[in-house]
Amino acid sequence: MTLRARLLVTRPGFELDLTLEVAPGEVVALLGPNGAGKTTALRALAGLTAMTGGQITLDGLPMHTLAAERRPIGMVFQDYLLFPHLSALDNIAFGPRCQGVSKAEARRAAAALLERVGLAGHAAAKPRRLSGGQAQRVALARALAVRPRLLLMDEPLAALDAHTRLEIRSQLRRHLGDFDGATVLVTHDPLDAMVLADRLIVIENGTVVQEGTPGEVARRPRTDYVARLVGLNLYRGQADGAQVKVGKLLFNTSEHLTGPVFVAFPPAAVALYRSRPDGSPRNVWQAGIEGIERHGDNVRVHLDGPLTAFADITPAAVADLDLTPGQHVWASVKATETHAYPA
Ligand SMILES: Nc1ncnc2c1ncn2[C@@H]1O[C@H](COP(=O)(O)OP(=O)(O)OP(=O)(O)O)[C@@H](O)[C@H]1O
Repeated sequence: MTLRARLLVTRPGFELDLTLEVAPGEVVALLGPNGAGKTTALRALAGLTAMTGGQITLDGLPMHTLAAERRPIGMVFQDYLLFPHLSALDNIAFGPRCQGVSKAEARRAAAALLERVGLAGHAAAKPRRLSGGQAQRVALARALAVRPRLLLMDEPLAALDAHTRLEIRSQLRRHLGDFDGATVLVTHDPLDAMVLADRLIVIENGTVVQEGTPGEVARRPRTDYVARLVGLNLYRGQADGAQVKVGKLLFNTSEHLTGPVFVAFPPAAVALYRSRPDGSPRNVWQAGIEGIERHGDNVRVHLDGPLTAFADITPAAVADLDLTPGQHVWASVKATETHAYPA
């Protein structure tokens, strides 16, 4: 089932214009900052938000002309929206029943789905008796019960604590692998997107700013938002061979390019010194320390000056260098860790 859509939604102060194509069995994640339009896009696909233009086809057949309840979709919401008065089994059987499937058959299918998500023993449980992870799995089973051709998921793991999330994420990945329809999921979380999706579509201000496999997007971010998401320092510059001019600085990079490029390097590749370092082919600049914060086992130093950059260094290095906000330091990054690609 190939999904092809152009989603147009206009609101005062906001415009969504998104072109989307999802192949059978493919999982596409819509990623973007708050207010980018991810949920609006998902709701437009579901028929819950009216479009001001565009079209949606599933295997060539128009879907945007159908009312929400007639669209061949399954939906998993962030807070699951399970019916509180129905058992897990009846929550799952509800959709097929609405499609006219007999009660016995709907319950048989629901039981098989419960088994598939590892909850065969919880058929009679009401949603309030289920843990977050169990409720998430019931919500997924309910979405799949209507045999959807398109599965839509809005922040499907956001309500879970970190530990459960880890477990449910890998289970969800397996279930999505078994699903032969198209899947579109919305997430804030880069890890969810990287693990679950075959392809990422990054939206900012209602339009696509970057698209590609998780690896492509992570290696070559094209906006500040994506760079922060994947933890890279990112700049625009002008390349002339292995050298790239970024503002007033000249960077030596591993690549040979000409014209407008992006330059990226990880915070962990940035070393800090109290006095100007010399030696090996390094890019060196003087920076001010804007802030210092814990970052996992390391310390993230926010640098300003000619470049805004992050440097990840060890707590020992912070102590050795006696770093404090407001100070000036020398920052350096090796040419071999500085990557350029066409902008
Ligand atoms: N029901 C609504 N009525 C009017 N404006 C809305 C409505 N829902 C969202 N908006 C606005 O539309 C824009 C897109 O919102 P949307 O919820 O789609 O973004 P999002 O990317 O899903 O953000 P978040 O990650 O915060 O959920 C925002 O400017 C938002 O304020």
